[in-house]
Formats: sequence, structure tokens, C-alpha cells
Amino acid sequence: MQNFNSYTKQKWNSLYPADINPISSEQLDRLKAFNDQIDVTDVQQVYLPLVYLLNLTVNSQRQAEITRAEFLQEQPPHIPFIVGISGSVAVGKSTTARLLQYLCETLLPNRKTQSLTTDGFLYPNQVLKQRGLLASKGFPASYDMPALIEFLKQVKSGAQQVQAPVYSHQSYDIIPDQHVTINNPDILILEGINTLQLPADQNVFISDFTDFSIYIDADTSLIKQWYLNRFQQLRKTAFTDPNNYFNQYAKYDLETALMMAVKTWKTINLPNLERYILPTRPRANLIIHKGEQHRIDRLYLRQY
Ligand SMILES: Nc1ncnc2c1ncn2[C@@H]1O[C@H](COP(=O)(O)OP(=O)(O)OP(=O)(O)O)[C@@H](O)[C@H]1O
Ligand SMILES: CC(C)(CO)[C@@H](O)C(=O)NCCC(=O)O
Repeated sequence: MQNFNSYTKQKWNSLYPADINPISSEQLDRLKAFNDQIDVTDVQQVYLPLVYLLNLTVNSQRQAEITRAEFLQEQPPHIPFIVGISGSVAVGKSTTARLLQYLCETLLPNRKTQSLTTDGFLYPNQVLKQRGLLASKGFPASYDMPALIEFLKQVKSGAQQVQAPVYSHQSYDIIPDQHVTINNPDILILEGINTLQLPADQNVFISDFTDFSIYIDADTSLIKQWYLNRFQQLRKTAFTDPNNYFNQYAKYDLETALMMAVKTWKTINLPNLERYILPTRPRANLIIHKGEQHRIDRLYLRQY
């Protein structure tokens, strides 16, 4: 890939200064309790150096804000540093966001970290239905991008409390009258398929608001497999709840349910990846490429 430097995990790990305290074994144990699927080698070789790089970048961003405030003869504002995480549906964005939040909280205890998914900015199903977009959930037109931009403007203005709407995978819809509040953290991890996109009719990219953007990448055939694996897990757990939007999938036999999941992949999530998500990859600061079992095999850091 042009203008990206490529690193093996070993090379990336060698960039982590040897005199930095590695994560303690108790902290690693807590991590395993929090998510036993994540490969510990990936945490040590990829995510620890990444958190170190993020911390350096937050420091230099703070310094730039102080310099600017000195020039303007103002008090430096406290502006959250936003880390964007993008990639296909089911590539592992929310898992990565949770891991990064855990590591930032553990390794950078003096920095307050919050995270948010852009799913909350999807239009409610009723609006999607009216606009004929229910079968295009996740496509750019299915998001209230002006509201997402307004939200990001408020976060970046240093507002003390900014509210975002909440999406439920249980009801497959926006939860009416429910909000999460972002309280001017030091670091905000923003995860979503659209975090690198240019909204239609807008002159700003979502990534204009992020200070460091990550694209999680993998071969499409693997992502499809992960989508179907997750579907099978959910079919045995969350879908069995009669209030779950996908409860019908728990009732059908596995073969029929899987055929429907493959159809959703082929008609919605794959076209979304090919048309709207993959083309945003070159805009990321860092591409994390995963292979079988979600193991990271390459990192690509953008040069300019
Ligand atoms: N590092 C990992 N190791 C093992 N399994 C993982 C890892 N990352 C993700 N997974 C699994 O892959 C599946 C998809 O992950 P996840 O739900 O995080 O994807 P996503 O990109 O956030 O999807 P969506 O866009 O639908 O919200 C899940 O079943 C998750 O448990
Ligand atoms: C909510 C999104 C768009 C993104 O997280 C995705 O998980 C989704 O629901 N896609 C629509 C098709 C499907 O049901 O998989």
C-alpha cells in the first residue's frame, strides 16, 4: 500500500522502548477475565506499543493546544483526543475498542477514557422504513450524519457534557429517549463503520474530528466467517430471548437460519464493505490487519 510503512508484529513490538514497564501479570489476568478470546501475544506485541504511541500523540496534541492558546492569549481548553476505529461489520471493531479502553484505563490511569459507537446515530427503524432503507442498515444514508457531526463538534469544543443516542442490537433499533453522556474525557474511542467517511452533502470527513484513526482489516472471506460465527453464538444466546428482534432465527433449524444470515451478509454487509467502507481504508493512520483466529499479522502506519 502506497504511503504506508508495513510492520510485522515482531518489528512493531521492537519499537516499544525496553525500559517501559510491561503490563503486570495481574493486569493480564484481569484482561483474560474481561475477554478470554483476545490473544495475549497480540496484546503484548501490538496493543501495548499502540497505547504507548497513542499516549505520545496525546501529549504532543496537548502541547499544540497550549501553544495555540498562548498565541491567542487564552487559557488552554481541555479537548478530548479522539481515536477512531473503522472497518467492516463483524471485523472486531467493538472488541478492539473495549480492549483499547481497558488498556488505556489500566496503563494511563491519569487519563480519563470513554468510548462510544456510532451505531447510536443510525436513524430509527421507522425512519429507515419510510425512506426504504431498512435493508440498507449501515449504509451511509442510514446514519444521521449531520447529528454525528454536530455531536463531534460539541465534543471538540470542550463541552463538559455531550449526549449521544443509543442503539440496541437486542431491539435492532434506536432506544427512544435514552442517551449516553460524554464528559470531556482525555481520550474518546469512537468506533463505527463510518468513522472515516465523508457524509453526503457535508464538507467535513468524520475523520476530520479524530486525532488518530485505526482501520481493522482482514480478508473478506474471513470477515464473512466471523459474521457467521457470531451469528451462531447469538442464535444460542441473545436470540433465544422472545423480545430479541432476531428471535425467529433461534426457532428455525440451523441450516435455514444460516441461509438467512448468509443472505444478510451478501445483500447488506458485503456490499456496504465493498462500496462504502473499504474505500475509506487509505485515510486511516494505522491499519491493523488480522488473519485466521483474529490474530494480527501486519500493521501499516501511514506516512503522510
Ligand atoms: N481479537 C479477537 N479475538 C477473538 N475473537 C474476536 C476478536 N475480535 C472480535 N472477535 C469476535 O469476532 C466477532 C465480531 O467482533 P465484533 O462484534 O467486535 O465486531 P464489530 O466490528 O464491532 O461488528 P459490528 O459492526 O457488527 O458491531 C465477535 O464474535 C467477536 O467475539
Ligand atoms: C448496526 C450495524 C450497521 C453496525 O454495527 C450492523 O451491525 C448491522 O446491523 N447491519 C445490518 C445488517 C445485519 O443485520 O447484519
